[in-house]
Amino acid sequence: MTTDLTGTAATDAAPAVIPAPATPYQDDIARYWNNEARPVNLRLGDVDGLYHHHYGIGDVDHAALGDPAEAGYEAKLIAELHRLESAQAEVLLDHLGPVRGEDTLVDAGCGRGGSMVMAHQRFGCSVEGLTLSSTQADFANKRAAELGIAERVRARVCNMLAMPFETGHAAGSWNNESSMYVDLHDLFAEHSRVLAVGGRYVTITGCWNPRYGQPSKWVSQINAHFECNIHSRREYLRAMADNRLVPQAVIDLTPQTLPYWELRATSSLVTGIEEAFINSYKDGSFQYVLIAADRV
Ligand SMILES: C[S@@+](CC[C@H](N)C(=O)[O-])C[C@H]1O[C@@H](n2cnc3c(N)ncnc32)[C@H](O)[C@@H]1O
Ligand SMILES: CC(C)=CCC/C(C)=C/COP(=O)(O)OP(=O)(O)O
Ligand SMILES: [Mg+2]
Repeated sequence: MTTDLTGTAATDAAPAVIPAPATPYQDDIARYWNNEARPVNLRLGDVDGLYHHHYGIGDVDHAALGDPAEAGYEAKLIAELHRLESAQAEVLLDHLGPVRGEDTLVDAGCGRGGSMVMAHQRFGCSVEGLTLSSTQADFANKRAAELGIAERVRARVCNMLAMPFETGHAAGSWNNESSMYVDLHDLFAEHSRVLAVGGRYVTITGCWNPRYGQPSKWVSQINAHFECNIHSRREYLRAMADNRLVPQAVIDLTPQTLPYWELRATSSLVTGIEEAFINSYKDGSFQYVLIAADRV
């Protein structure tokens, strides 16, 4: 599938039901993502039909990129950025532990659904995605229908602080760059409720570093850019501990995400936020972190 740059994709899947947002803030966030159509996201997704709204990790393959002066370099650059974003989702999935075909996983804040498709393709399981944006849910469901996996991969318009699942229903759940829109105690209480005892929760997130002191000006700039509220690393660990989520792995991915940002800053698809990410990662005020936790 390819998209035009408005992000519009006519859907033959059932339209997502649209409940009222829980707060005026959620209304703003729904509107933000309904209107989002940045080329940096759509052009990368068009590479192979996996549409992400998260960032990349891993070393840049300079041999694959070739010479910037050569014809076709920009297409190679887009493919490389996309490869690094998919590599990020693979690392998140690596930390879910064993998942069976009969299991259900929950993608809280699923965006256009790229990670959901990857999870289903890897484990053969069902994946339920939640987003505040009806445009994103429709997009993800259309993509799942095109792939013939709509019975196992479904996105819904729903607040992840009130998930439409029975207690203990999910074998695993995650937030991929979507936890900075909610209160962490509310979020982890809800993950803890829907996860089976022994289930696994994983997040990849940007968080401010308590060692820096307070959120830096770069962190404030990222918050303003995305209308989000980045939490500290300490807040994540405390809210997990308070909600029966026991960390099994806490991995600082900052050194692994910097090459993505430095490459992205050279592309024609820059959005203007690259400097804030690069400077805050370099001055130590901001970290890109994976936390995998057991529901006990
Ligand atoms: C940066 S995008 C990440 C999308 C996706 N996880 C990915 O990796 O491509 C943030 C997502 O969080 C969702 N979100 C924010 N607050 C939410 C809430 N309270 N309930 C459900 N989804 C929410 C937005 O709708 C959006 O889909
Ligand atoms: C790590 C942090 C703080 C993330 C904030 C959440 C966010 C907006 C992620 C990327 O979305 P995107 O892929 O739509 O953004 P962009 O257009 O910049 O690629
Ligand atoms: Mg992006």
